[in-house]
Amino acid sequence: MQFTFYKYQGTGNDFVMVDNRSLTFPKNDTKLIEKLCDRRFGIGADGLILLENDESTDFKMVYYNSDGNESSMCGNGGRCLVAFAKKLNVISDSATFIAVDGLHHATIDENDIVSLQMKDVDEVQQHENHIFLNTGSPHHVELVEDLHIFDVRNEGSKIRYSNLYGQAGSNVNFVTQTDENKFWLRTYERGVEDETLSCGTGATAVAIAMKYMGKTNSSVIQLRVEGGELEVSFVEKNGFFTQVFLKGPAKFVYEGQITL
Ligand SMILES: N[C@@H](CCC[C@H](N)C(=O)O)C(=O)O
Repeated sequence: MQFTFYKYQGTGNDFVMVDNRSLTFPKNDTKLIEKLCDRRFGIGADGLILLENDESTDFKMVYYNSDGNESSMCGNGGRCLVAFAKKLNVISDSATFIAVDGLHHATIDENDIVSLQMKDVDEVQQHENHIFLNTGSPHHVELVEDLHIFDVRNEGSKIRYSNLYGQAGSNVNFVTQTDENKFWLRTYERGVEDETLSCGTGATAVAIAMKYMGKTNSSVIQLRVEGGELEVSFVEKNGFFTQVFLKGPAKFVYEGQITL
């Protein structure tokens, strides 16, 4: 069996994409997906995404972490999937698609900048030293002062596996404010079990958490991640966040064949 795969990256969060409109990809083969994402024995990626047909939207997104397990929403993956759908001529410059967390709207411009509407956030849990919220995926957000030398992998792993989050775990974001509406974040991703160069739902979580904490008055937040720059905007009313958009580049890297 042979499949064409397409490699994409969004601010350095990288994905193997497969057009599965024919429903022929072995989607329950966790070991295969893990191997395809392996950076030494496979193609190498933070996750694998299937584009499938959907009855009421332009397409369906099926997302797997690099450990081979299907997971919750991936913001950068969603942005890359919009660019992939454009390459396949499934869409032109706007899209609606269904993902595990519901309906998404997106636009893509001629420079491959994708603006993706994320789910509304109606609950932000503020604790003594951190914030927890779900932006499609669960996110722990913590301010730190020494982000440039911070051991994201070890400290993130400790929090991800701590009693705070039980079996399900959480993604973990460490943040430093660099200006009134600018933040720098580094993310430990559940399911990759390492720091990634960017996390879209994480950037969204940080922007919302910083507004919720009163660290910024802006509703358009610039986020520096290890792989580039993202922008998150929203409308906030009494701690409820609607019209949440994640914006940034989504780039095709290369394509190839998988032979099984
Ligand atoms: N990289 C993603 C997040 C992917 C999901 C996450 N690893 C989880 O399992 O919660 C993003 O860009 O949002």
